[in-house]
Amino acid sequence: MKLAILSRNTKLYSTRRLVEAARQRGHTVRVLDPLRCYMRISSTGFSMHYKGKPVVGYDAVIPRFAATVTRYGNAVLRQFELMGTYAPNPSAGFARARDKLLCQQLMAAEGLGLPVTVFGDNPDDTDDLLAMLGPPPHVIKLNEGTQGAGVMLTEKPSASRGVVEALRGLYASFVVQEFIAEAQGADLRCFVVGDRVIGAMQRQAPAGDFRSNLHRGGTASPVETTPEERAVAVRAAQVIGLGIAGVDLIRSERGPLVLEVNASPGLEGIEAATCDDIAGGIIEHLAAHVRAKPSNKRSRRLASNGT
Ligand SMILES: Nc1ncnc2c1ncn2[C@@H]1O[C@H](COP(=O)(O)OP(=O)(O)OP(=O)(O)O)[C@@H](O)[C@H]1O
Ligand SMILES: [Mg+2]
Ligand SMILES: [Mg+2]
Repeated sequence: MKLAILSRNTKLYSTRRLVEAARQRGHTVRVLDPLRCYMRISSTGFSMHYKGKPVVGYDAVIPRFAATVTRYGNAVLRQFELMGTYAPNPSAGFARARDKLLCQQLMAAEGLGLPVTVFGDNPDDTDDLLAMLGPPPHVIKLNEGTQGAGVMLTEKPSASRGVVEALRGLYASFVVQEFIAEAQGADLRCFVVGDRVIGAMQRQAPAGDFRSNLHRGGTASPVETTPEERAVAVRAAQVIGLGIAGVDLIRSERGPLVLEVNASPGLEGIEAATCDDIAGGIIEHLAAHVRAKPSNKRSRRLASNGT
């Protein structure tokens, strides 16, 4: 198999591990900076060049680019798809995963468990918006927040109102959620590949915090997931349209609730916590798919016409 990894940084742990796992299994792999891929689009064919050379013959592509280059990166990913390359995380799913509100709506529509979430735009609606959610405690999250920064817990209605007003004053985009107290500061990261969870870790918040992010001092350990949790994680990835995903779940009295679905989940934390070869699992999944379904012939033909 000839594999492309779309990443801006070859030194990142996840990128390095995917390259290593592919080479160990005898595959050809190349890391391409998506911003150095440029493409020709015509009704008779699709082609792409990288630093002056044609990009041809790739069997599979994995997007690993950051949110800042989502738009251009996704166009490159789509071009690979049009050229007949297998993309376990196709551009449509990748774009969807980067819109958290859309993900919540899609998953809720499928009946997947989620913390009840409200969001709104106008300050005049704050009281009714919070009433739609129910009494505190509330979790208020900045939509641009990451690694737990910008996730707040409010215990009183006046605190929720105050935080919401302050965020509106800063023109920040945010959601308000019910607080799942029984999770006790823990969440599960389920690493989904295809229709299986190939590894899972539990992250526990440090004393005095409810956020389990490792960047906030959380600790990770391997965890035994239930069949229901695994089914929810796989279904969540499928609803968003991803073959490779890091699905974060929280254990609640009403079953597993999905916190979010990551389209470019990091490998370092989960490989360290579980001692599993997650990178190898990804590569083997790709290779099996490529063996079973040789690339789309028509797209291949179109691709070669264009170069
Ligand atoms: N509704 C909730 N109830 C209880 N705990 C929550 C809730 N939402 C989030 N948490 C805790 O806070 C942590 C951070 O929340 P979340 O994952 O939503 O934001 P983030 O990590 O900043 O965003 P991202 O994962 O996109 O970087 C979670 O890992 C979880 O431990
Ligand atoms: Mg998170
Ligand atoms: Mg995340």
